[in-house]
Amino acid sequence: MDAKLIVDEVRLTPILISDPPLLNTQGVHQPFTPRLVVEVITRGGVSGLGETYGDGVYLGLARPLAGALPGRMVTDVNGLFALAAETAGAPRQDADAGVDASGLRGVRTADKLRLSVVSAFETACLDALGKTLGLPVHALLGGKVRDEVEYSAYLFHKWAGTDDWGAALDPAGVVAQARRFDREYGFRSFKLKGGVFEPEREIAAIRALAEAFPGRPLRLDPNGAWSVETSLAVARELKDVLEYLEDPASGTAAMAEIAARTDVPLATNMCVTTFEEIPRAFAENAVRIVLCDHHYWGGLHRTRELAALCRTFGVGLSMHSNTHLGISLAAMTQVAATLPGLHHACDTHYPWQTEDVVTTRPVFRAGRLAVSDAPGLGVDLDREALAVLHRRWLEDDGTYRDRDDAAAMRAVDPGWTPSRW
Ligand SMILES: O=C([O-])C(=O)C[C@H](O)[C@@H](O)C(=O)[O-]
Ligand SMILES: [Mg+2]
Repeated sequence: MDAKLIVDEVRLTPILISDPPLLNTQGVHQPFTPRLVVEVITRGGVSGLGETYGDGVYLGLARPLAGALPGRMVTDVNGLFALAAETAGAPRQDADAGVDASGLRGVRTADKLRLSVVSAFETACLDALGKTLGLPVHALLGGKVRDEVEYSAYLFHKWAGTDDWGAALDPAGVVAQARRFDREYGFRSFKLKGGVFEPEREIAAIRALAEAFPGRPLRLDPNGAWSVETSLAVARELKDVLEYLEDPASGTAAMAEIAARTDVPLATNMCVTTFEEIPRAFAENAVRIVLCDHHYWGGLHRTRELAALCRTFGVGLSMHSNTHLGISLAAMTQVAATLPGLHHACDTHYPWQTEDVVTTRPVFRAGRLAVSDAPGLGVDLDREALAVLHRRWLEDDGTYRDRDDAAAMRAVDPGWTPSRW
């Protein structure tokens, strides 16, 4: 084995990145959200990059893993899972306590938290390996089957904030937002984050989008905020214009019941977020499309394993995106390029993120990103930007180090509780 491929050092840099006041059923995005940048440096002096969720629970798992990695090969990505399990120690007591703090990413298990951390280490190892060999990450995953990956506009109801998007609190505001996404990024399909206002108002927003963009794929995602009957009523109203409904209700049983009573396809990044949830959800035909978040599925190889299962069971696959930077976007794009059965544009939050730690922001053309053939992920770290965002994390008094959309909402409206319809 080539000594150049041995891990010499791992650097973890927690950061806070700015985020606009985007609304969802759990509250509002905090002005700053935590991310974690992982750098794996080899004895050959090559640095590989990874990125994942940066809340305290992830940092607590990343630190011992970072300590155990030096001396191992960057090629040994399969070994990361056992190493992470060994170094994690006993699961935190709240690890299996239902949903995550932001309440939007499905079950919260000790395994899933660990996999979210492993994913960043896997990406960093693959980036370092690719840079050392002069190969793009997609080549390490078996090679790309497309040269571009299509993404979807991610529309949110939002407050005005300090960004230049302004407020979007009604159908006209949503359409104006979509027009800008169309103009500046060329996205063909549009996903609206729902579960914020009563369903009639969100139905009106989708209708307004259908009128403004006839024939374009439209998706609505209330993050499980509706009952089965409400979900069915929305599906009836919008069946002629929806590409899919995403997580209309919470849990596999409710999703299966809705799926049995409507022809509108159901997608999820909440009721199937772990391999353990697949057998029941697929057996009950609860979902037609799984939106894979490569972080919590455990990385790029595991994304391909999920893709194989979806293919086997005739379930569609696309990708989920949560507030993240250019490292994760590059990782998503590299793995998405290798998935033959990717028939839906992937989600991306990225246009909402104005700060980054990569030197060159990726540019969407006609809603697509070109798949980089440069060695590794094809992104370089902007160390100055990283230092600035890390300083913000160091100076934070703890208010923003864990994402909590409900707390951010209650800071403005102390009596607020999530609505359910
Ligand atoms: O598709 C989804 O459910 C998401 O993207 C979850 C996110 O957390 C989103 O709702 C958000 O950031 O508000
Ligand atoms: Mg969703």
